[in-house]
Amino acid sequence: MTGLSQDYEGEYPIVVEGLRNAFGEHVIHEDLSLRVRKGEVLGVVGGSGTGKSVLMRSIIGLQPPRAGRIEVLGRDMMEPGDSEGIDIRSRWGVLFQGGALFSTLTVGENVEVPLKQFYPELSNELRSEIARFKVRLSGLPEEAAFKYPSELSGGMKKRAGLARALALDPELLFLDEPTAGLDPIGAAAFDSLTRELKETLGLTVFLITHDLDTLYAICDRVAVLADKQVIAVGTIPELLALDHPWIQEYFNGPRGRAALAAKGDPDVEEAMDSTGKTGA
Ligand SMILES: Nc1ncnc2c1ncn2[C@@H]1O[C@H](COP(=O)(O)OP(=O)(O)OP(=O)(O)O)[C@@H](O)[C@H]1O
Repeated sequence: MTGLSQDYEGEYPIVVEGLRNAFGEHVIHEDLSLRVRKGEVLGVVGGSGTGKSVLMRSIIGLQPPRAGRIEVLGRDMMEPGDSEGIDIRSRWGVLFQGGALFSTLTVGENVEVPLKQFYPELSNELRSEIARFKVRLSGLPEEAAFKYPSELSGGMKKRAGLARALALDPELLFLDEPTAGLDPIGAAAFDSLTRELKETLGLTVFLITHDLDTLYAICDRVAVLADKQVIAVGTIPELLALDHPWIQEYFNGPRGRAALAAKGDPDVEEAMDSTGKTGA
């Protein structure tokens, strides 16, 4: 039932070139380019309001850009849909900030929404069985499928949102600040779950975060948004070698150093030392 037969074979399932986004006179992105590699967890960071969520919304077609090119899984997103192929929207899952669950539906019914939309031919029984499986896959007990979002803790809501994002066995997973508002233990558990799902399901993950621990724990590369563009993409040691003030302040500041100390990555420590900054 998934896009398995159409799995993307190219190197970059997400390609953005020359993107321009603006609201009225307020320009958010100008000539922004980014390539996401197949199978990676790409962390997307940047100051508040730099346009991380707008970028994600443009990639998934919710925010049509003023200019530029966006290609997802080999499909030009600026072109009208091809009714014969599998609907491109069924090949990604999205966890929006705050979970965006329907409050009047149970968790299981929330997970069933995309199944109903894209696979209306499924029987009620099979659909509900798939939903319960996705709930368990997201680390929730199966009984959570019968609860309403208001009955769940913040961490459980995130997992419920994740279950819905995984409903259609996506190739791409978009996560917008998944650990925001979680306590450190809950955040670390969510990070491990994301990494585990990525490895076992072969997902490519576009992950917006402010959480330095998440970057160290699960991201293969990090893209930095500043000055209306992606100013750098690379591993954390590669980013540390750059002289951009925001990058240095972010990774080499006290919080960046604390996150590194918790992770204890010798490659990053060496890169930090070679910058000669104490960050204190
Ligand atoms: N629909 C909209 N209409 C007008 N302005 C918008 C709209 N959506 C976003 N913006 C503006 O675009 C800018 C970027 O917003 P966005 O939510 O992408 O930032 P962000 O980098 O994700 O920030 P944060 O880290 O705080 O979540 C902000 O100035 C925001 O006010």
